[in-house]
Amino acid sequence: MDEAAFQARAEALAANVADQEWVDLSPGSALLVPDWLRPGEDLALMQSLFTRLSWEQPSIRMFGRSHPIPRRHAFVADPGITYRWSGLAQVGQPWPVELFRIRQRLAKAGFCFNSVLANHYRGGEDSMGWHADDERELGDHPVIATLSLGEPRRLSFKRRSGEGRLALSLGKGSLLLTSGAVQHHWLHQVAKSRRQLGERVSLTFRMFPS
Ligand SMILES: O=C(O)CCC(=O)C(=O)O
Ligand SMILES: [Fe+2]
Repeated sequence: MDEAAFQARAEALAANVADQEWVDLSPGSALLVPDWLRPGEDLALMQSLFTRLSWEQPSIRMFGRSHPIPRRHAFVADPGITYRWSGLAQVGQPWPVELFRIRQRLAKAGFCFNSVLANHYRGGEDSMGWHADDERELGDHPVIATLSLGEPRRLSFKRRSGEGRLALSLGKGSLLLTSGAVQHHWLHQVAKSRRQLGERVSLTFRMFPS
């Protein structure tokens, strides 16, 4: 889905929701829908995913040393998809029905995905460092949909070259759609927080083109 197709589909989605915010991440763009899930739907989904998915906290090598990632994660995908990043090779788990329904809901809005990386931040000390989701396996236009459950967390962006920073608060039940150019031109992170924070799960839907 190139930038023009992303824009058209995101505009159509935006026209069907009460509240939405366009985020300028030029040359890419992003749409934030604060209340994409119904009230209470997010907690029910989070609780069921805790038992339905097999969560892990692997170690990755950084600067020559091995560190456990500061969060837990689970990768769900159609058969045959393996996600390789930071030296990990994640084979997809099968789709729990609750997650499959979300995927179908996104597909109905024109956003098709065949996998989702779920991240579990147990509290403020859990985080995700600066990165972009631009692995070659995700194709030329790595559109990502992020659905947030539980505690709101700040997602920060910084431009890869030159000036430009921005942060969004991703609250429970919110949906963030980012176009492919966002991954090519910006980095993002979920920084640690010194505040006492509750649990959050982010569901980052991705498409591995065949
Ligand atoms: O938790 C988030 O909102 C960000 C997750 C993320 O960047 C990722 O899974 O690649
Ligand atoms: Fe990411």
